[in-house]
Amino acid sequence: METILNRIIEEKRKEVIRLKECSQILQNLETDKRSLIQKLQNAKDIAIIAEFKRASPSKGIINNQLEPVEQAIVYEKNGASAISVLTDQSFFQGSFSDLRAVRQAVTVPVLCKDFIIDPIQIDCAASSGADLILLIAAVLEEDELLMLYQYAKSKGLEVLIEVHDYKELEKVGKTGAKLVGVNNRDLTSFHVSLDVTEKLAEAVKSTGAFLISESGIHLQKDVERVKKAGADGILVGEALMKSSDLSRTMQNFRLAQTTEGKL
Ligand SMILES: O=C(O)c1ccccc1NCC(=O)[C@H](O)[C@H](O)COP(=O)(O)O
Repeated sequence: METILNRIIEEKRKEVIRLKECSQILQNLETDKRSLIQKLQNAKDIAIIAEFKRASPSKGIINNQLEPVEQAIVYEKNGASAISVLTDQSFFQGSFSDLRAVRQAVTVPVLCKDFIIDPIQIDCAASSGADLILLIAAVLEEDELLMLYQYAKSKGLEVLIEVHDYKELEKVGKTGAKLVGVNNRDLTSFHVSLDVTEKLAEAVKSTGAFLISESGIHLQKDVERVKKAGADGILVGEALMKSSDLSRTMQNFRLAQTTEGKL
């Protein structure tokens, strides 16, 4: 079945060829790497990974009026623990220049959000200043996931491995990943449900990894729900890109309480 995810990966294969052709001109942004894991270890509250996302296959244009550096600065001011920057051009209207510009403007770790299938993309992320990368278990075989994970670690990057079901979570095993994202969005059907975090939380936490709940978080009650399930962090794009009062939206997220009344 032809899905958007298949089309994205087909596009990535072409991009990898192009990147390999011009890899020698990668301009290295020399940076001391920043650690999201350390932030999570010291966190008293749920961490927010705030995403810069102009458009997406499921929503079309989300907001293409915002400037990445300005938006990232506001994210940081309002307590974001990390900034996620979409670098895919064809489907999300992002770029490695966005990533590079954001990394130079903030002091928190920056996540390169892309569909990584080859080490050359990790080189690109690292040379653009990324502190961490995303690896999506749904688009990688177990051995590819392990190889890319180890390659990223060898470059000093942290890795967030994204899963959507138990089968994908099994692939994470050998990596020993410390950051596991549960994507509430099914990347094939685009169906979004926070049930996914609730379902997988225990299995993720039992690996000893930090759990990041990704996608479909719009309201304080959504944060409360995933926090109650055990999430250490949330990754939010659309709700922040569309917010007319970012500091209020982010404050609401930070103040979300579990039903036990714990902050
Ligand atoms: O967002 C999409 O439509 C999408 C489609 C295909 C592959 C990935 C996709 N999104 C990537 C993400 O996981 C989200 O950008 C991220 O988790 C934030 O989600 P949201 O808060 O719902 O914008």
